[in-house]
Amino acid sequence: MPEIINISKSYGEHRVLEQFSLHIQEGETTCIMGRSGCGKTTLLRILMGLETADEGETGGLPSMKKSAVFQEDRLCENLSAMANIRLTCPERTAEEIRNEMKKIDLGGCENQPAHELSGGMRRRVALLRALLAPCQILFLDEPFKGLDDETRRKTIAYTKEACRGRTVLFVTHDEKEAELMGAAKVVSLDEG
Ligand SMILES: Nc1ncnc2c1ncn2[C@@H]1O[C@H](COP(=O)(O)OP(=O)(O)OP(=O)(O)O)[C@@H](O)[C@H]1O
Repeated sequence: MPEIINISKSYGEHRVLEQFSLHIQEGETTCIMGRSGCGKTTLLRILMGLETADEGETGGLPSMKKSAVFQEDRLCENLSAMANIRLTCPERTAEEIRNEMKKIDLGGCENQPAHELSGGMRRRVALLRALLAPCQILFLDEPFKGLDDETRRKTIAYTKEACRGRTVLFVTHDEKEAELMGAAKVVSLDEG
């Protein structure tokens, strides 16, 4: 059972996380909310093993297979949308991936290089790449950022379904998104 116990992190004199603890429910979506700069991304980076906490424990997490959407899309610019997604799930056929792409209005852009995609398309390619990757825990850092209302609604519905029964940590500023994702638990990082 992944458990975060008394994590603290400072950058110089700036204390970003102070004795933060969280029990992550397996098979459920946990939503982490909080004002800009309160340490949400820092927390995810520690849990992903990309940053070291000054104090505390991340029991169970180091050995779990992880997949993530970062705040940045992190696409390979010269690879097509399809090839970017296949990087994390080479065992899936092109047809399977094409079908998933269509569900979030990415049909028709399979062969376009990432650098030719719009911001919203890039976001959805990055999201799909993370959702289709085999993993034991999924980290979603503001995955719906920059999508228009209708695309966001559709993408949230798709993501919710894709996350069903999986262990997910989802960061957002938006209470409505937390609700639409059906998060089992919503944690405010501001309040500790
Ligand atoms: N590598 C770093 N060096 C110094 N300070 C950092 C570093 N990374 C983050 N910080 C600081 O830590 C604080 C928390 O940043 P973080 O990105 O975790 O916030 P956040 O809650 O994810 O914000 P947002 O919602 O705007 O993405 C900020 O004040 C930021 O400037």
